[in-house]
This record gives sequence, structure tokens and C-alpha cells, in this order.
Amino acid sequence: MKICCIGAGYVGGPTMAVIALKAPDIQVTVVDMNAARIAAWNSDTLPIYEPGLDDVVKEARGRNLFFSTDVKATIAAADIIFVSVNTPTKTYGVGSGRAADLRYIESVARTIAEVSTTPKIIVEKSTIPVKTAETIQQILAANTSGAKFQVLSNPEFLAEGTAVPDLFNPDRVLIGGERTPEGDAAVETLVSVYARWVPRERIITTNLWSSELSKLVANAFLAQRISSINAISALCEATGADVDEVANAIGKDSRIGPKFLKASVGFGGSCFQKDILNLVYLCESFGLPEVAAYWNQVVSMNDYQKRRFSARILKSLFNTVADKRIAVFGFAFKKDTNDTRESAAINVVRDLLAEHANVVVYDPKVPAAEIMSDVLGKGETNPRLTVATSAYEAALDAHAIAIVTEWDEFKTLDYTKIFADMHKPASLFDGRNIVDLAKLRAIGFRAHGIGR
Ligand SMILES: NC(=O)c1ccc[n+]([C@@H]2O[C@H](COP(=O)([O-])OP(=O)(O)OC[C@H]3O[C@@H](n4cnc5c(N)ncnc54)[C@H](O)[C@@H]3O)[C@@H](O)[C@H]2O)c1
Ligand SMILES: O=c1ccn([C@@H]2O[C@H](COP(=O)(O)OP(=O)(O)O[C@H]3O[C@H](CO)[C@@H](O)[C@H](O)[C@H]3O)[C@@H](O)[C@H]2O)c(=O)[nH]1
Repeated sequence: MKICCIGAGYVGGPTMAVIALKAPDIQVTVVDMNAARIAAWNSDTLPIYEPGLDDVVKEARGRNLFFSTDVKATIAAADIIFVSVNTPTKTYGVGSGRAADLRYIESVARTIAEVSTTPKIIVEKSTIPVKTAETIQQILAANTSGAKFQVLSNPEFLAEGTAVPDLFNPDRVLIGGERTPEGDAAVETLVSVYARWVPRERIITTNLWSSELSKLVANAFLAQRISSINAISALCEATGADVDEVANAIGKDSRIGPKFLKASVGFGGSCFQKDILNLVYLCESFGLPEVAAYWNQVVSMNDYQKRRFSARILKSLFNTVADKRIAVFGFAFKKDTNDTRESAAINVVRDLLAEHANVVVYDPKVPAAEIMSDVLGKGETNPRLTVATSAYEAALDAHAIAIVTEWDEFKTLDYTKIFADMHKPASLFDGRNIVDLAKLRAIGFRAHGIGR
């Protein structure tokens, strides 16, 4: 069996590496039109940082895992084609700012139709609006020169930073297909791939639309929990309650559960906001404005939380940060990844620059050029924004520290030394509730957390 995966990104790369590792008899080729990315997958420095990924790639690459820019030939030779291209929020025209931009999906469907001469199973791995399989089917049917296609939905639930363990041991694998004999056969083929390492009872099969929708709903529910606890964090700050204590107390109720209740500076990442906006747009398109408004509030609350964090810094620093040095600890959207897409750090740094602060960012995995271009735009510079190579360097002569990403190293820094090197009063704003505020206050910091 030959698998082709189109899109060598955060999903395509790790997902296919794990399939290749677990199914040595299947030849897996990941293709991308981005030659630099493919070159990186073929090098010792992979294009994405994911704990454990290097070992998986090293074992399978060259054996039955390949990375290539030859998109057409790889498609033509494959039995199963995973479509794992980006589906960003549309930035133009109808649905701008909310709808998913499906141009990459459509272009892939056209290429598949153009070069296929044998039957293929097309697997939607990208996150897409409900009914996208119908679009793909129509494009294939209108352009094919006789090859037969089955379109399946197989959304990916991995989280960045834990991609490898998530793929080794998924809570579930979801596969949607057409309820026809041909559809069932295609579903069974894909089930047999995952069944090499995922227990059968964790492989769920549904109709196409349930599978497509479940992905958007899973992300909406996860993000809703974060916005809910973040909303409560504001109330905690107003009342003297401690949001971590509240989260612990409610999370002990087995109906609520303890996970995804960590108050923060706001959720980031390439998925949550994009997928909720996609859901909101779908609801509006199907004439359900009340449902759309309900889910839109999850994103609005997140925007509020990000703004609230910057505003608190400003207020605590006597309502001016102009010409003050602020050290920002962390820039990635969460720990253990170099991904900065939609990171709350971008908003916080921009807010501080707008107040004429001198901002020094330190992140253990994000390159300086990425930080500059995320905040300022490609190729732009601003003398007020610099990047340090350590937390200590960033905090030197700073008036305040803002912890924005929960990297483990920020928990064990020598804060006594850091305090000694800062202007006084020295403030610390913990946007992740990872440091001990009482200890910091004992050192002399004016220390603030989220929701406490
Ligand atoms: N990042 C995550 O953790 C995550 C998790 C689950 C689902 N998803 C979804 O998976 C999809 C991919 O996400 P990602 O983070 O891997 O994106 P990404 O931007 O990292 O990777 C997508 C890749 O597809 C390539 N591509 C686009 N069009 C192409 C074409 N016509 N031919 C060849 N290559 C093409 C791009 O060059 C890019 O390298 C999205 O729909 C996303 O919502 C992402
Ligand atoms: O209690 C929490 C949990 C998370 N976050 C933040 O929420 C964001 C998203 O975190 P996480 O969900 O762990 O990472 P993602 O890689 O964005 O993964 C989400 O998005 C993926 C893409 O769709 C899905 O596949 C995953 O199941 C889903 O968890 C990050 O900024 C986190 O810091 C919090 O603030 N509090």
C-alpha cells in the first residue's frame, strides 16, 4: 500500500512519520510545494520542534518514510491520499475574517483529478467546514479522466507540543465516510491502517458530515472551557477568590473534570480561533444567528483576556510604560513548540509597543526573526523591540517581567538574581500562573498572576 500526504506541516509531518513508524509495510511519502520545508524534513534539523519527533523520523525516514516536492508523481502512485494542507481564515471577500479559505483544498482536489489514473481514497486530514467532502467529490467528478475516488473525513486531534504521544496513544481516531458499500470499504481500509497500533474500540466511524463537524465542535468545546475559566479569572481578581483554587474545586466534579481549566493570558495557536470562527460562519450560513453568537462569544472573551493582561501591566506600572524596559518571557503560543501562530504574546508585545515601552522578548525555541516579523510584519524593525538569548539577559535593567508562555525553565529561574538586576519597584506579571507569587513577593517583587 502506498500513502501520499499533501502538506508537510505541523499535522502532515508528525502524523505521517508515526504511520510510517507503526506500519513498516506501507510506503509513506509526504509532499509539499514548499521546497525549503521538504529540505528541512530531509535534514537533521526538522522544520518543526516536537518532543520525540526526531527519533520517530530518524527511524522511519529512508525506510518507508519519504519527503518530496514531486507532488504529482506521488499522488499518481498512491492508493490513499491524505490532504493536510492549511485551511486558514479567509482574509478577503465574502466571509472575510471568519470563513475558512478553501483554495488550497480545491487546488489539491484539481491536481488529484488531473493526475490520477487508478482508484484512490482521499482523506480529509485538514480541518474544514462541514460539507467540504461534497465540494471535493464534485471537483473530482467534474475533472477526472475515469479514476474512481472515495472521500473520507479523518480529522486530526493532536495538540502541538504533545503531537507524538497524542499520535501514539490517541483518545480516539475518527473516520467518516459515505454510507455505501464502496464508502464502507474505504473506511475499512483506513481503519486497518490505524488498527496497527490504535485499539479498535478507539476507532470511531461515522457518516461524513458527523466527522467533519465533530472536529470543529471538539475545538469549540475545548476553547470554551478556557474562555469560561478566563472569564471567571476576571471575577476572581475583583473579589479576592483565586482562580486556580476555583478550577481545582470545580474540576473535582467528575462531570466537569480537571483538564483545560488553566486560566491564562488567552488561548493561541493556529486552530482554536480559526475553527470557532469557521463554526460561527457555518451557523450564520445555515440561518442560525443565535447559535453563531453563542460560539462567537468564546473568541470575544479571549480577545478581552489578552487586552486585560496588557492593561493590567500598564495600570500597575503607574499608567505609563513609555521608555520602560519590559521583559517578555516566552513567545510561542504554548510550551514545547516553536509555533507562534495566534500567540497571545503577539498581542501583548504590540500593546506594550503602542505605549512606547522598550520590549525585550526571550523564547527558548522561537527564532528572533520570527518574533520580529510576527509583531512588526515581514522585514520591519522597531528600535523598541529586541530579542534576548536568555531570560536573565531580557530581565537585565527591566522594570517588569511578563510571563506569556509557560516554558518549564521559567519556573526554576533564580528570581533573587533577576530581582537584583532590575529597576525598582520590580514587577512581575505571570500570564500562566506558573510561579510562586508569595515567594516572589518575599524577594521584593510586585507580583501579579491571572485571577488571583
Ligand atoms: N497544527 C495543528 O496542531 C493542527 C491539529 C489538527 C488539525 N490541524 C489542521 O490541519 C491542517 C494543516 O495544518 P498545519 O498546522 O499542518 O498547517 P501548515 O501550514 O503547517 O502546513 C500545511 C502545508 O501544506 C502545504 N500546501 C498547501 N497547499 C499545497 C499544495 N497545493 N500542494 C502541496 N503542498 C501544499 C503548505 O506549503 C504547508 O507546508 C489545517 O487544516 C489545520 O487546521 C492542525
Ligand atoms: O487549560 C488550558 C489549556 C490550554 N490553554 C491554551 O490554549 C491554547 C491551545 O492549547 P492546546 O489545545 O493544548 O494546543 P493546540 O495545539 O492548539 O491543540 C488544539 O488544537 C488542535 C488543532 O485543531 C487540536 O487538534 C487539539 O486537539 C487542540 O487541543 C494554547 O495557547 C494554550 O496555552 C490555556 O490557556 N488553558
